Amino acid sequence: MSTGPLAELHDKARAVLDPVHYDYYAGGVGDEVVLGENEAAFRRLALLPRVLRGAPTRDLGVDLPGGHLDLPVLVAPTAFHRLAHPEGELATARAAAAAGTVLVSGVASTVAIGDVVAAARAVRAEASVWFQLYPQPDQDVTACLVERAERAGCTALVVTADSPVFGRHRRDAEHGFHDLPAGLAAENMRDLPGGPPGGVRDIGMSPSVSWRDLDRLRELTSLPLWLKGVLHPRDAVLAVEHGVAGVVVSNHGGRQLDLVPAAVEALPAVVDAVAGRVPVLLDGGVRGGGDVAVALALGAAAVGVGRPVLWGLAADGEAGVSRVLAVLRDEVDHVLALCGGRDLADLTPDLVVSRGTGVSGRCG
Ligand SMILES: Cc1cc2nc3c(=O)[nH]c(=O)nc-3n(C[C@H](O)[C@H](O)[C@H](O)COP(=O)(O)O)c2cc1C
Ligand SMILES: CC(C)CC(=O)C(=O)O
Repeated sequence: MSTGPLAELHDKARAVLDPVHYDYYAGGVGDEVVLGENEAAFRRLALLPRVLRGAPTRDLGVDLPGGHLDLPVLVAPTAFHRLAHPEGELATARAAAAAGTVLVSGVASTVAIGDVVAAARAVRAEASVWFQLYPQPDQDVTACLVERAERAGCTALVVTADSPVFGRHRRDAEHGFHDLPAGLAAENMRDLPGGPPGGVRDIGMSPSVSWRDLDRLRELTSLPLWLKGVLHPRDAVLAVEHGVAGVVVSNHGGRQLDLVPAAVEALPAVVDAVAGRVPVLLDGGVRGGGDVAVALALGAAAVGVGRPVLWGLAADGEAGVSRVLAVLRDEVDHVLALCGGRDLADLTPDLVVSRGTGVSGRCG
């Protein structure tokens, strides 16, 4: 991040967070090439605005399987919000609900999913919260997590597929950060089959996770299933064939394989492969309304933001997350106006060009 209100929140978060926890949030895998590329790739793209076709106000709403968004930005699942702020995921849930967007609440939440959904619904009765999970090596545990999400009132499940094993984060290794501080835990993992009674099971990753696990999840629940962490277009096609409600193009914020393309660079091929059959979301490196507009023009239905929300939360709790979402909303609206857009459908692929390579004649 460079300057502007989101950069200020990032600076404040860095100042208030324990440096070990700051590095856990900020860091990426390996040499952090992908971490940097997610943001840098947006800087390599430019928008070719259309003129003389705008409207006095703009509609930023998006309907997705599992909920309506008042702005094309949702909160991506990130772990352990109580490292950032004592209210943790409760504060994030309230801010997302107030902004009219979806919180994707992770299995690695430091507040149990039932309490997260209740906090969102106390702010806005129709608020949608989605539940993110990793298929667990023990199928009974996965089934129990799905049941908890359903009972809590979640309106979609997000299955993260990019983590057959956990990425190696050097910053965490250097700090020796392996465990949450006393008093904090992944509350959704409490009291599960095979775990200690009243205690918390570790979140498992399974290198043998397969499409069969996705099928099992579809059999377990009628909630819409999103598949998160798709980069290869062939996997996007398989996901559609296996009945997902949507696909999330994501490299986990540069935290898994440090060899993959930036998320926005992987997006167009996935959008082509999916060919409109299900919506495609993107997360990774979105740091302003311009990035949101570029991703939407390239075919994303909406985007997720991870770290900016954590910075807002650390800097100022619920108000900080609200500020992040308000800034993004205002910036998307402003960029859309400058592109002569009335609604998000006016952000079309012909508006995106590469910087520094000239502009070829296209009349799409
Ligand atoms: C600290 C941290 C924790 C994360 N935890 C999860 C998680 O538990 N499950 C998951 O699917 N993705 C997780 N992610 C990835 C995010 O969902 C998302 O893909 C990524 O943060 C997007 O990139 P951005 O931070 O540049 O916006 C995490 C990311 C961060 C930074
Ligand atoms: C608990 C972890 C699996 C959270 C995660 O996905 C991450 O830190 O990137």
